[in-house]
Amino acid sequence: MKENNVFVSNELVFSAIKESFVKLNPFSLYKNPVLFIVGLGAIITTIATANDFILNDMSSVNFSLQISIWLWFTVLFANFAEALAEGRGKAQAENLKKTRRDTQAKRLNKQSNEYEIVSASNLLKDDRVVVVAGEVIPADGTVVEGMASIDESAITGESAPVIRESGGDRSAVTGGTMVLSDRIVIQVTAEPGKSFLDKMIALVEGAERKKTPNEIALNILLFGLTAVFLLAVVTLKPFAIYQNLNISVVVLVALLVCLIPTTIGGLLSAIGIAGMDRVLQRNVLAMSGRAVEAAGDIDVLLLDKTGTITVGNRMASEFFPAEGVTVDDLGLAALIASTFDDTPEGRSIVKLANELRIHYVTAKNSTPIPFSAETRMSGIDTVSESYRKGALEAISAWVRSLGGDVPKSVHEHFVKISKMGGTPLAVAKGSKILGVIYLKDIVKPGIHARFARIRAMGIRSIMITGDNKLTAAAIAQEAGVDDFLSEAKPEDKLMLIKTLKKEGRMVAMSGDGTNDAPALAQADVGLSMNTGTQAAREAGNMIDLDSDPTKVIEIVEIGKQLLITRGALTTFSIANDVAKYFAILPAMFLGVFPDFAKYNIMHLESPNSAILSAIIFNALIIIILIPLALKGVKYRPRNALSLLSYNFFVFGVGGVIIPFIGIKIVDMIINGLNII
Ligand SMILES: Nc1ncnc2c1ncn2[C@@H]1O[C@H](COP(=O)(O)OP(=O)(O)OP(=O)(O)O)[C@@H](O)[C@H]1O
Ligand SMILES: [K+]
Ligand SMILES: [Mg+2]
Repeated sequence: MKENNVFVSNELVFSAIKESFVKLNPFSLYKNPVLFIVGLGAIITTIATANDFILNDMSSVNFSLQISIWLWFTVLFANFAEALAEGRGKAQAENLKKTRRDTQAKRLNKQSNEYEIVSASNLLKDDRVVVVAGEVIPADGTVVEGMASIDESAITGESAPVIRESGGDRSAVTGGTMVLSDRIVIQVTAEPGKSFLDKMIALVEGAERKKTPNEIALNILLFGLTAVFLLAVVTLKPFAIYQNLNISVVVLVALLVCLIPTTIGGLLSAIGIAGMDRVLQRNVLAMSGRAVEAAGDIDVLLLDKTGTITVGNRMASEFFPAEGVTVDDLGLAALIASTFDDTPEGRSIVKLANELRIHYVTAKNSTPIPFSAETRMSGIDTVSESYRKGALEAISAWVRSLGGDVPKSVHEHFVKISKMGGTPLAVAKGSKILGVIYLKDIVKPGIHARFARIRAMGIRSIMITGDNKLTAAAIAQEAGVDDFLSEAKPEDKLMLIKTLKKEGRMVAMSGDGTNDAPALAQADVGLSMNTGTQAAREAGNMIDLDSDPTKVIEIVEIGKQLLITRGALTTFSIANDVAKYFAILPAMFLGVFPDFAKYNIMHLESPNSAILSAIIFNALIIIILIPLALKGVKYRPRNALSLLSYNFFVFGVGGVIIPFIGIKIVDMIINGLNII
């Protein structure tokens, strides 16, 4: 799903043309009040044409016919814009559907631990399956055993293999992707028919697209304008009769269509769809247009530290024993404490101990104490002793509760490791702290520049981490975030978002862990990493298939661009309509009030050619603006007010001037061709 340089292919244009006719269906048209009115106008003028024909009024037939043709074109052009915007998503959905073929699955029997071959479509939630190298993963799930490299290109378009492993924040796998090496056991997390791939297909197809609150508000405005003009035009008829002026129904319809905001009415949904598509081209799945819009208004960005700002495989790299303790004693305690720790951190401790030739045979009857973000520690209770490792604060509290204390040397190691940006894990055997494990992690390259860019967009970045204050400060400084929150438990992340939202801020959050899920769900824009846990992927309203947390930058730009484009084209459309009004009204009344000639500043040939020119211009402007609606108005980081006044000037003033020039040109052409 990589960026495609060919903006639209011939094939896409062809199917969009076909689709424009399908969309003439009244059940599809009524959703767009402006277009619906134009459609009705097209029908009325078509009937009028037939009527003129029956009455054998040939000069009227010519005019009515041309007006009705151009009204049909107006609706078709708007349908075409929408169909073109939808086209790319549909093409992508077709490709994804090819991925969704039925595969075989090796379902584990829970008792015997043997597997039987079943069809993937028969897998239920919580079933466990074995997948080995060369096989396609049959369903969405969480890796519960083992580690493997996986080819996710079927979904992400990215050919570099990714690692998925049990225990940590990289445990989620997607049905349809392929295992390249090793063997993993997966617990199925999706009911049949509700897989990630199914959801993705529905999303890119646009089947689940709902109007966003902004779109609804704008639609109400457009509907209101349409109603007002409808009233104005209808009341023109009695006025004309009173003035002894014969204004035909065709002219009234034409005047109405010129006045109502057809340009934005025709392009509105294309703008929204194109915005979502642009997000998709960046390999981000947006669950709703609302999320994309919200991104345009973001003013605070929250990010998880580990795996988001840092590379994220926090690896044990050294043991720092307390005074009077040997490295081997500390290493052994750390190893015992990690016996059942299935997190990447835990496994890296076992590896480090083994490298130092420290070994341990698991004692019988021991109780594992799994890691939790709440307790910030993990360990084991053997028959004779309790072992714990974790954040120093948590371990300190634990040993104190048993009558122990924190040695000075441990505190010194803690400070030293933290200041390097590492995560210090204290290790306790009973009430005694034996030392500290250095978990090393590095800041992702290039991230500093990304945060500078985020700041230039007027967005404040806050890093949130379960780690201690010193480590957080060191990483925050190196990465260049504006602020940080340390020692954060899942509910602290959630609280921070709630507080910020109460202050009226729009909050984006990117994260990957199960402990990020509540916050991801609460944020206005919750960007989940595709590599993250299943819980995180379900919680957010966007998923980054590339798992790049700073992708928020691009998403915000696209969101802003969407809002700007919609605003600019609305301004343009309304300015246009005002101008058209002044362009054709003098010509219309020329026949009755010769005085109006002095208002006919464009010197349009005749009332009929003035009206037809305005209708032709009104239809063509939709086609002309399609590329702008699809590509979006260019966004450059600058302050909101200057951006607003700039766009108002360009699209407002431009919108007033262009119809005068455009209608004059069309008028010259149709008179040159002598078709009226
Ligand atoms: N396997 C583990 N066993 C014991 N303690 C751990 C383990 N992993 C992490 N910790 C401790 O728990 C703290 C919180 O870890 P956690 O991974 O939940 O942080 P977080 O909230 O996800 O934020 P971040 O991922 O940015 O650090 C860590 O700083 C560390 O001190
Ligand atoms: K119009
Ligand atoms: Mg984490």
